[in-house]
Amino acid sequence: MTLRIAEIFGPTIQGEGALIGEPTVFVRAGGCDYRCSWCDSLHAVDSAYRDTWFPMQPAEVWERVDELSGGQPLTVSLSGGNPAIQDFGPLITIGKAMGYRFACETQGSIAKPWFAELDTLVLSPKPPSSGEVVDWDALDTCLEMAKGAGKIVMKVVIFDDQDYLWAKAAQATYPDLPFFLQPGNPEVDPDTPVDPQALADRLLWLTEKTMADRWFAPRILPQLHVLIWGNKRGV
Ligand SMILES: C[S@@+](CC[C@H](N)C(=O)[O-])C[C@H]1O[C@@H](n2cnc3c(N)ncnc32)[C@H](O)[C@@H]1O
Ligand SMILES: Nc1nc2[nH]cc(C(=O)O)c2c(=O)[nH]1
Ligand code: SF4
Ligand SMILES: [Mg+2]
Repeated sequence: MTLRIAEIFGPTIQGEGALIGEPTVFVRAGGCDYRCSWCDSLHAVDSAYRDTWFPMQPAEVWERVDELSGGQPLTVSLSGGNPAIQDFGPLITIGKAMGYRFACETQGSIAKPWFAELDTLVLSPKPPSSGEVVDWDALDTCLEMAKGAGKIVMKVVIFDDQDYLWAKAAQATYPDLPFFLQPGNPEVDPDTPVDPQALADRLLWLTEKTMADRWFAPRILPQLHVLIWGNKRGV
């Protein structure tokens, strides 16, 4: 069964959330059922880029991951687009047999049985600033299907006060999930340099707001890869 792949890159470090700093190879799926206003990966979402996505067999994807990792088992990060549109089960089976670990980032709109085979499932439901509306029943189905996964975490991007309140309510609904906040990056054009001070200001705003509120449930993290490489693709 053929996968639609936008890019495979690494080794790099996971720049976000629970596995921040961890060496990883990314497999980015092409295609998404959402269209977030601030998506930083439009090249894997917008159908205008469709002719840059490769049809690949799981064994071919694996060959590339193996090449990039030099055959050394590490964590493979499935992202996108929404990887949950496709069947990554066979790829996970191949990789796990070789001692690799698997993480997946998805918005929680589509559930797949292979979630149960993951070491880490990152559910990243979208706050109001995205322009998308979360189907919480679908997210609950993701949680159900992921029973058996090593761990499940939630990560919410925050752009404004409304997103913050929304995230707080989401965390209260899922109090048992490790919960991560990351400030939104408003500049997502790969050819425009990011302003490090502007990113730091957003992190400062979010951190001070959360601490002043005495909300101690979340961990607050920047996008480490953006601090290092800006909006460059393939890192
Ligand atoms: C590009 S998405 C791909 C996976 C999946 N579609 C999702 O949204 O979870 C990976 C992560 O990047 C986050 N993200 C996307 N655009 C962003 C931006 N402009 N600033 C901060 N985080 C962003 C998403 O919320 C998600 O957590
Ligand atoms: N280094 C690095 N870390 C990431 N964490 C989430 C990413 C994504 O675009 O899904 C990403 C990415 O594209 N690069
Ligand atoms: S769900 Fe993820 S990949 Fe899809 S548009 Fe939103 S941020 Fe981008
Ligand atoms: Mg990204």
